[in-house]
Amino acid sequence: MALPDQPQPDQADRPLKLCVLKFGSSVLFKPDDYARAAHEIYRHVRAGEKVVAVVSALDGETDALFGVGNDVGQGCSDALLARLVRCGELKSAALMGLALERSGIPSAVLDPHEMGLRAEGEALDANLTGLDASRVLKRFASVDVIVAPGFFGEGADGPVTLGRGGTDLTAVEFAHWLGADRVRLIKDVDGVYTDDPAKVANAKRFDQLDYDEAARVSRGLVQDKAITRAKEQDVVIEVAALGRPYATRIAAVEQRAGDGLEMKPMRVAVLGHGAVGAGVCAHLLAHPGRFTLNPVLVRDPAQHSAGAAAELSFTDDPARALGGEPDIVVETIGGTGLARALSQSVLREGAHLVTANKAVVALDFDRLHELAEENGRSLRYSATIGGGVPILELVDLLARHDTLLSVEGVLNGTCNFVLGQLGQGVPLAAAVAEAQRLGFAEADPSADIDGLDAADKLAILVRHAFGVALHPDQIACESLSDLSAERIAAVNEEGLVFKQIACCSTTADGGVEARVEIRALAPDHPLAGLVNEGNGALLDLPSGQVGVFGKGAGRWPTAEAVFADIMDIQRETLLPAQSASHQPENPLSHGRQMSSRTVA
Ligand SMILES: NC(=O)c1ccc[n+]([C@@H]2O[C@H](COP(=O)([O-])OP(=O)(O)OC[C@H]3O[C@@H](n4cnc5c(N)ncnc54)[C@H](O)[C@@H]3O)[C@@H](O)[C@H]2O)c1
Ligand SMILES: N[C@@H](CCO)C(=O)O
Repeated sequence: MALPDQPQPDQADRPLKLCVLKFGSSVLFKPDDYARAAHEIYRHVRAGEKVVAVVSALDGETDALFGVGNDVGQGCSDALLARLVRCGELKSAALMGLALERSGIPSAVLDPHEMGLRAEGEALDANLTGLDASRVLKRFASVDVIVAPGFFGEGADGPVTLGRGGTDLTAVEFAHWLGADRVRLIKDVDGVYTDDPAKVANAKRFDQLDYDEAARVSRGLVQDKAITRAKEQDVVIEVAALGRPYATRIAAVEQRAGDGLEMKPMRVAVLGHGAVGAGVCAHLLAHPGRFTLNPVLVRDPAQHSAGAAAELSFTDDPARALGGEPDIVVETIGGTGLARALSQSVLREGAHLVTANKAVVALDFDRLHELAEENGRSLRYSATIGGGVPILELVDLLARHDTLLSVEGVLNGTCNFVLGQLGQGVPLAAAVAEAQRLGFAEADPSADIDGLDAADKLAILVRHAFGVALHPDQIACESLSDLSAERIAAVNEEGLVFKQIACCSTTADGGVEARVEIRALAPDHPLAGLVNEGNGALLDLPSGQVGVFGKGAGRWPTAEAVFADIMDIQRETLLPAQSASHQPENPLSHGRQMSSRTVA
């Protein structure tokens, strides 16, 4: 297949790390599966990659559209059929965008005409011929993920489709034209096997295959046209399954057989079933066979049982909730009483701990890390800062490679939401009540309003950024309740916006200064545009400033971060060596952007 090739986009537009992920119909069976795809996308985003997510239609949708098209048209033109069947991918892309938005992952859904995605050939078996790569890459200045419908492009006389399995071809072409580091085709099997593993019990998985062998063995698992095109353009394809650590690489390589992987479900104990815990339980239940759940610890089991999923049971007895030697304990009860005691004891007893509780991590940072180390267990707390915004991951990544000078951020979603409401004249009490209803606020919302929640987060952040231990009480905090209606009106009048800013920086004597303050920002300040529960952080390095933004509170963004921690632990448990060797690169080392925005 000889096609006119595209000029490579300007390298300055290309993010440092870019991957194309393709989600096929074999993993998109039902609307709930978009949340599972979002977890996979988020995993890459928090490792510092920008993602192009190319989606197929939901399983069965394309056949149904062909069926109804043929019924209505009875021998109608292929051009009209192509126009009809592409609707499956258009719908799927919009659903993917909605799932990402729910989790607070900054993303844009683009149709082929918005990306200059051109095609030519037969209406139902066309090839892609070009993409406006610079236009696509520029969108990464404001989002981490671009969602694109696969399977079709814009022909000279209207939309044309790429043949069955054509979304694989879309993904390979995007990887080539955008200069992506890799393209990962997500299927319902974790690679190419000697035979279909669903039908042949002793089918063997390949770790890597060359293109010709892959075309022969894969028997349609990967579209033939996509393999041919990848070979022509030297695009390395990975065939992988959702959440499983293995993949088959298809490249100009020697064939190599891979290991089999038996996945035993991990036992998970979830403590708490409130705003965060209920979201985490929903994600765990959406992965049957991978996790078994203990009874969930709550204050009032009867209240939680009504309307909950049938697979869930509840208890108010911590011993029952933690029975059966769970592999992972997820703490979402909050507070520094029971939660603090249990966090230490579960590590001592040999479980991995994933927690959303910043108050406990801020207070017991050293003790919890020591216990995790002593017992060879993981301690994860991504959700303690920024909800679903990977602030801690970015701080870790930069601190590993560079000298962080200062960090400032909006770290409390409730305050950001409340300040927005106050600016519109809503009284403080009503704004706080609404933040509680939306699941953003702490059990005692004065922790949000008085800056104490932001101080807990800042204490953890300072530790990661500068390695300096600060007790949250050492961080001076300004309270939102000190803002008078007159001051808010005056700031509004000047066209400024109030934000609660948590900031920290190194001092000349090698110490660290940290505080939480209410600041009036000019509208063009990078943090000024954060609305509602938005969180964000700006990190200053000698080489420039990097920012990261998204949704910082609420069920789904927070559960996304907690679940990503759980999935990381499962992956590391299955393949410890592979996880250890995967260290993300420094996003500033090539002067390019990462899963965050370079703002200065
Ligand atoms: N809500 C958010 O947006 C968000 C974001 C990031 C982190 N967090 C943190 O996550 C944790 C939970 O927050 P949430 O908003 O889900 O709280 P929540 O009040 O909505 O839920 C708490 C849950 O824990 C249970 N619980 C509380 N105390 C208990 C006790 N002593 N014994 C048994 N069960 C008990 C409750 O029954 C409830 O199911 C907190 O540490 C919070 O700071 C919350
Ligand atoms: N109460 C916290 C929850 C997220 O940590 C907030 O509003 O930011």
